[in-house]
Amino acid sequence: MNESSTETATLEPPPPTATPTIEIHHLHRFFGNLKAVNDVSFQVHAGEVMGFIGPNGAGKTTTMRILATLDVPTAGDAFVGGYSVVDKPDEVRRILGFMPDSFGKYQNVNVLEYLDFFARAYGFRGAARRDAIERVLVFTELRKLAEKPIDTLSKGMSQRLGLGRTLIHDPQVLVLDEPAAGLDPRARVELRELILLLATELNKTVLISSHILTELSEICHSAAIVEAGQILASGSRDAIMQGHRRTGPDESVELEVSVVGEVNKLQRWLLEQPHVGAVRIADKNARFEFTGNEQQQANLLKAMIASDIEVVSFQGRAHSLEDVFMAVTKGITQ
Ligand SMILES: Nc1ncnc2c1ncn2[C@@H]1O[C@H](COP(=O)(O)OP(=O)(O)OP(=O)(O)O)[C@@H](O)[C@H]1O
Repeated sequence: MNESSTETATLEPPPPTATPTIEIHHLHRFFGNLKAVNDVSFQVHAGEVMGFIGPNGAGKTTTMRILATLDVPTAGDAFVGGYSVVDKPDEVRRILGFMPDSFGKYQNVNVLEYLDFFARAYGFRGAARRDAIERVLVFTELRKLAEKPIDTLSKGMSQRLGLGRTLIHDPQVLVLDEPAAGLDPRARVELRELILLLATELNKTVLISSHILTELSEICHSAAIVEAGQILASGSRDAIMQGHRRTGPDESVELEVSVVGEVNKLQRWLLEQPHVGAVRIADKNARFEFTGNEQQQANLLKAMIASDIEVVSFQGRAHSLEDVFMAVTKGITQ
């Protein structure tokens, strides 16, 4: 493992590898009548951070626990590094690190002792154990806190320690359940940098869940959107956006226009124009859905100026992962 760097890792998707490191095949997990995971399939490749995004109760933790061999599917299977979680759980555990959404805050244990405990549990002895702990302390930048009792750590440092514990056996695959939950903005950015480094510099495969989209939209190369146990969309960010966007002559974009002076005049004018959907006004600008091609957008701008509307800016706003999430999920809970 390398030392953490201050360079910002990129969100360029990694070159595709032949075999995905995580392959989930028609996974089902029922609790009585409740279909917590209901035919979930997706893949994640080495060097990729995939966001597993869905509202509370969507089935993210249940899917992740099965990947981590802490639970077994009702039907279907999942493969980690080619090993079935059902048939080869020991092999899966060797190459996978699972960070649960909450973990024990033991008393009278400092950071070093905590990591040492997990290094021993993974079977590291002597110099190999010291090296494993040192690698994690350097990567997570927790060295200066080595002597600090873990129940006195801030939330951000505590999450770093949780990530460090997950990294102690240097797993190829990381499954992180809501690691950014409750972090302040700085701690979130720092955690994001660490996770991106793991994927882009160290070629690890990362599956990371959240029900808060903004936590993940800046970190993931790809995403699987889940609701009520079912995948609603999955793939690279671009593929998800593309799949959601209408194509061809009737492509729909959100346009934002800022003006000098009366924004209500712009609103009234827009409502009379073809191709314009619901108009929302804020301060000096209007946002609206426009269904038409680029030429029709250009015509709209020309007509706007010809109508004495003093335009300061006129721009299209790309659909974000958040827009897709809101569009494909229905707010279903079980
Ligand atoms: N052991 C269990 N027995 C019964 N029901 C369960 C069990 N584990 C999970 N569930 C139910 O399965 C559904 C999916 O839960 P899961 O924890 O996987 O969702 P999640 O997407 O991780 O949501 P959250 O963000 O709230 O943790 C929920 O309705 C939950 O109550």
